[in-house]
Amino acid sequence: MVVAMKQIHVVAGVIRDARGRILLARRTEGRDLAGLWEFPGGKVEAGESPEDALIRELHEELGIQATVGASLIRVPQQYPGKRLLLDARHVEFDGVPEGLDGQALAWVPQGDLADYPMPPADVPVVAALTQPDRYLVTPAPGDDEAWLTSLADALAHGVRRVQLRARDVEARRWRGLVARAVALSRRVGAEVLLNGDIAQAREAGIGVHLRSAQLHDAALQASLDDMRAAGHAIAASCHDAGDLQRAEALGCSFVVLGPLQATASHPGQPGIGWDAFSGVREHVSLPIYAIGGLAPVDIADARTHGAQGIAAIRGLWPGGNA
Ligand SMILES: Nc1nc2c([nH]c(=O)n2[C@@H]2O[C@H](COP(=O)(O)OP(=O)(O)OP(=O)(O)O)[C@@H](O)[C@H]2O)c(=O)[nH]1
Ligand SMILES: [Mg+2]
Repeated sequence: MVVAMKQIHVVAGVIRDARGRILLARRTEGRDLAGLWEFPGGKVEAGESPEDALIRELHEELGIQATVGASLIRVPQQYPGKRLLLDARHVEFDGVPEGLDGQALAWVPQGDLADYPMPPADVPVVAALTQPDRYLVTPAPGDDEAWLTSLADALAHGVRRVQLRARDVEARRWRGLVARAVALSRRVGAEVLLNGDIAQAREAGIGVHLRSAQLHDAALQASLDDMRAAGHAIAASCHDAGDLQRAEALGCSFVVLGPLQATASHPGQPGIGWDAFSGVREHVSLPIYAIGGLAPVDIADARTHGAQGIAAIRGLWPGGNA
């Protein structure tokens, strides 16, 4: 009989100084994951609320008086021999943080967080702080100008990560649309990826979003190495733990997992639901967008279950019509 390991609830604080830099602490020698940087915090004790646990830990470890604010993300993560729930909260504080356990401290500008080696569970936490919480997937273009106007509208409403996707659009027309969509997105600093076509993505100077079947196609390895060497992002669509592990091994910077709910575009395909989503996400440390019948109102739920946010066609396309 397989007995599920008990999940250890750990609360950690996202602590900022007046300049917006974030406090990291270095795990001391002799503990697990020694030498790695972490968000200060620790385990919730029996009978303790997560808020009280975080206040206690930050007082013990840093000597500060904390006020616990909003939740950032809750990341379920498996380590060898242990299951963790890393529950990251925004924190305000009084006092001057000091490394009372002898741990080194660093105030890190948000954009430099990726330079600090951290435990696997922290990768989604850093992504939640620094990367978009929504990922627009474009619907197939009917009228080209209307499609571009809707894209511009979505960008004006704050979309900053876009996957250009169209099936059955003639190659020359699609090339033209991609070029114009890239120009619109660049103007506002949004990141663009192209669905499926590695060569075309390379040519357009953008990232590629792999279909799940492509994850398992060894013949693509060389062209993906080339994408990575050129500094272009690789993302992927995943349906199960096997896909996620493959995407992580390929060096994907983020993925989409679903369908979360049954959708009109995939009738008869049941959604996996949030609990199964959390269960699958434990096995990798990639940022994962949930997809399938979701909209911006679902982002808080997504974060509670360890997702980076939501990916959507209808839910993020102006007017909601594909
Ligand atoms: N505080 C904290 N712990 C983290 C982070 N990421 C991460 O994987 N962990 C893991 O969460 C677990 C609990 O952390 P901890 O060692 O700080 O627990 P604690 O303060 O209660 O102290 P303890 O060592 O006396 O039990 C450890 O296995 C640690 O490796 C993080 O960002 N912050
Ligand atoms: Mg601790």
